[in-house]
Amino acid sequence: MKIDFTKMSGAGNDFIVIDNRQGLFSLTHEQVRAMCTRRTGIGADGLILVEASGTADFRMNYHNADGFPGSMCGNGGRCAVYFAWLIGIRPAGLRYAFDAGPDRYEAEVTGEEAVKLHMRPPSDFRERFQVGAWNCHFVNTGSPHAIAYVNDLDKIDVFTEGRAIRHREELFPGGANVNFLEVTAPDALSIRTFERGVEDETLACGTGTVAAALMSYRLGKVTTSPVRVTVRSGETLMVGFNDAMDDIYLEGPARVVYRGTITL
Ligand SMILES: N[C@H](CCC[C@H](N)C(=O)O)C(=O)O
Repeated sequence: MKIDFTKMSGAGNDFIVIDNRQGLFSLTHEQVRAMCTRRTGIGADGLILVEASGTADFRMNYHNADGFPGSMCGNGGRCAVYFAWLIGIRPAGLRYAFDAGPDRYEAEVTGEEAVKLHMRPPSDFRERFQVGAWNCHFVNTGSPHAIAYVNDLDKIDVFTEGRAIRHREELFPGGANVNFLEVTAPDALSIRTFERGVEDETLACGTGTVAAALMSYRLGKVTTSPVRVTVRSGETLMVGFNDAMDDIYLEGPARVVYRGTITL
C-alpha cells in the first residue's frame, strides 16, 4: 500500500498528515507507531488522518506517536486546518469546522502558515496539590494537563520529572500531559511539555499551552489576554480568552515541512 503524506509542524509539534477522505487507508497501531518513530520511520509526534465528515468540513482522526488514538491535539488541529486549506477542502474561504472525537471545532487560516483554533471551555480545574516534591495544578483543555511552575525552565529535567508525574494514575486516571512553566512577563510564559502518548518532551503542545495560559490567569500569574507562550522550539503561540473562559483561541504557526510517499 502506497500512502502520500504531508509532514507538518505546528510550532515544532510535528505530524504526519494524510488525506483519507476516500476512506482508503486503515492503519494498525503498529503501522502508525512505525511511521511516527524517528530514525527508522518518518518520525512525528502524531499522525492525523483527515477524513470525511457528514456535517463538518472534515474529521480529524488523531493518533499519538505510540500508535493509539489521542485526546484533542491543539497543534494537530491547527495543522489539519492548514492542510485542509492547502488541498482546498472548501473551495473558497478561510474558515473551517472539523470534528475531533465527540467535539466540533472551528478555526480560521489567519495568514501564510498561521491558523487560529477556537478551543472548547476547559474542565476539571484542580489547583494546588502535591505530587512528590512538586506543587501541581490540573486542567483539561480537551486533553488532560498537569502544570507546575518553575524559576528556571532550562534547568528542568522534563523527561524524568514529567514522566514521573505523567504516570500518577491515582491522581490522573488515564495519565496526563505534564507542563513546566516559567512566568516571564504579566502577559507571557515559557513552557516545556512532557507528552502522554509520545512519552517524551515535545517541542510544543497546543492544548498544554492553552492550559498554561488559563491556569496562569486563574492563579493571577498573568493578568491579561492574550498570553504569549514561548514553546521549546523557540516559536510563539498566542492564547486569547474571556473572563468566563468560554471563548478561547490558540493561534500560531502551522507549516508544511515536506511531502512524501511511504510504502507499507
Ligand atoms: N500535542 C497535542 C496534544 C496531544 C494529546 C496527547 N498527547 C494526549 O494526551 O493524548 C496538542 O498540541 O494539544
